[in-house]
Amino acid sequence: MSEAISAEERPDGRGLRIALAVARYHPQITGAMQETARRSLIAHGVAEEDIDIWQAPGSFELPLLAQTLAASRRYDAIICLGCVMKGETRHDVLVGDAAAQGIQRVALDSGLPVIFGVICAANRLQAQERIPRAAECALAAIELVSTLRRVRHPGAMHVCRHDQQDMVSTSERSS
Ligand SMILES: Nc1c(NC[C@H](O)[C@H](O)[C@H](O)CO)[nH]c(=O)[nH]c1=O
Ligand SMILES: CC(=O)[C@@H](O)COP(=O)(O)O
Repeated sequence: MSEAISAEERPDGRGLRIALAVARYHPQITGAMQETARRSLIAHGVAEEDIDIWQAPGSFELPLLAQTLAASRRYDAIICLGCVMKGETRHDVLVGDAAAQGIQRVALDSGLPVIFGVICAANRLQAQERIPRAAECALAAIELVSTLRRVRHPGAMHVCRHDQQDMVSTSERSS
């Protein structure tokens, strides 16, 4: 049974700038994932104009796209979306492993939340069933931005571009 989330615990995406890096391969699946992630971000407070969508040919190219997006310093988090499906050879294994390891590397090298939203499915049905995972990726991005900020700035309240009040630190508030 899932527990109720209080207002304070609800992921708050206000003020965040998010990049979606989307692989075009299996476009019906990844297009639906893109829309699922976008709607989830907006439902959690991210402004529509603060979500940028960038496309890569396939999941293999996602790490380079993510690395370039991270280096641009324009985003608080990057969500990588793709769909790797079993073909006739083991190409899918190589593509999926390269995407997973490359995306992890970009996250560790950049210190930014870079979310792994690449479905690795045996067939189309399995992939379709996993499209809602893109919403989990959106929440993972918002949560990790918040957690990393609290670790990096333990004394501060929220750091938020748009809400000036939220930018006031605890020490400023008490003085
Ligand atoms: N088979 C899948 C691919 N393959 C394409 C590669 O990602 C890459 O674009 C190509 O090898 C050129 O470098 N990509 C997926 O996203 N999903 C697949 O199932
Ligand atoms: C080129 C590809 O990514 C894809 O066609 C691989 O599928 P297969 O394993 O059937 O060659």
